[in-house]
Amino acid sequence: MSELLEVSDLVIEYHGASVVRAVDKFSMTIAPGEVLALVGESGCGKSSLARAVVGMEKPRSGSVDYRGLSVPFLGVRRRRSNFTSIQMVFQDPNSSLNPRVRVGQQISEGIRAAIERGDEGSSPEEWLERVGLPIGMVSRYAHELSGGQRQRVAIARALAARPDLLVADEPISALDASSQASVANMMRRLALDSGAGLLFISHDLAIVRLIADRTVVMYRGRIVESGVSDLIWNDPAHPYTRALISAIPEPDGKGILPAAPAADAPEEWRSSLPEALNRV
Ligand SMILES: Nc1ncnc2c1ncn2[C@@H]1O[C@H](COP(=O)(O)OP(=O)(O)OP(=O)(O)O)[C@@H](O)[C@H]1O
Repeated sequence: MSELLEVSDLVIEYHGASVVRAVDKFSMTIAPGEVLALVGESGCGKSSLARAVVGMEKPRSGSVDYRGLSVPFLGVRRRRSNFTSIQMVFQDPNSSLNPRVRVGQQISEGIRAAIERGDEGSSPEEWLERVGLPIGMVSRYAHELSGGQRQRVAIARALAARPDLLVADEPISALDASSQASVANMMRRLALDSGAGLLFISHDLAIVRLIADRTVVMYRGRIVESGVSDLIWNDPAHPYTRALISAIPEPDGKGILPAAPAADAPEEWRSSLPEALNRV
């Protein structure tokens, strides 16, 4: 199968008082119809990589190819209108929704982008139904919705554009725990219904395991482990992956408490992981 997305030896640096290398010689591929998860703790470089994939971040070196062509650096504004076959869902839905435009119109923007690329078109109401929202929400504004409803609208808007590749950066972190798995599943189903590839970024291996075909584990800008999601979950090869898994909160009857990090994890992972993983 030819690749939809190919990231090769990607390096992203931020130059301020000091140089931060956020992504360090990172390579991965996504095929059409594949769900790839990228997991890792806060600050490991996931968002920097996602932004580079959609043309919002300029690589220092390496390449990001989409359907065999280099993804141009478009910055934040131009990306939205020029490159609609790759869509992005952000952790904070407010960064992709316009507070002054009704929900229906915002989803229509996505539908228009799809029509411009030859799609036969759909209605905002259909998309609201697909993401589990009442169709009456077409006439609402974003501030009249809950955070979870806003994120569903952002997902509807992105999917209405019928992307070939959907990049979702922590799309379920802002949702309440009870709806995280169902929204993640919905994203998988809707992306695959359209034949799209999905890059699903999360720090939650338990949910990733449910929806991703393959999982890439990232630590300090690099890949420490990658493979079939179930294998990574059941038989993690790298101590960092084991630390991530053992730090997943477990119900203990009294509430949700973090489990102890893996015994063989280096001290820096053991101290930083529970805090990072409990950000939700
Ligand atoms: N604009 C920027 N300028 C300077 N440093 C940055 C910038 N954006 C990110 N960084 C740094 O790059 C590193 C990777 O950040 P990035 O946001 O990609 O990580 P992340 O894994 O997505 O984290 P989170 O899960 O908290 O969003 C961090 O050390 C961060 O502080």
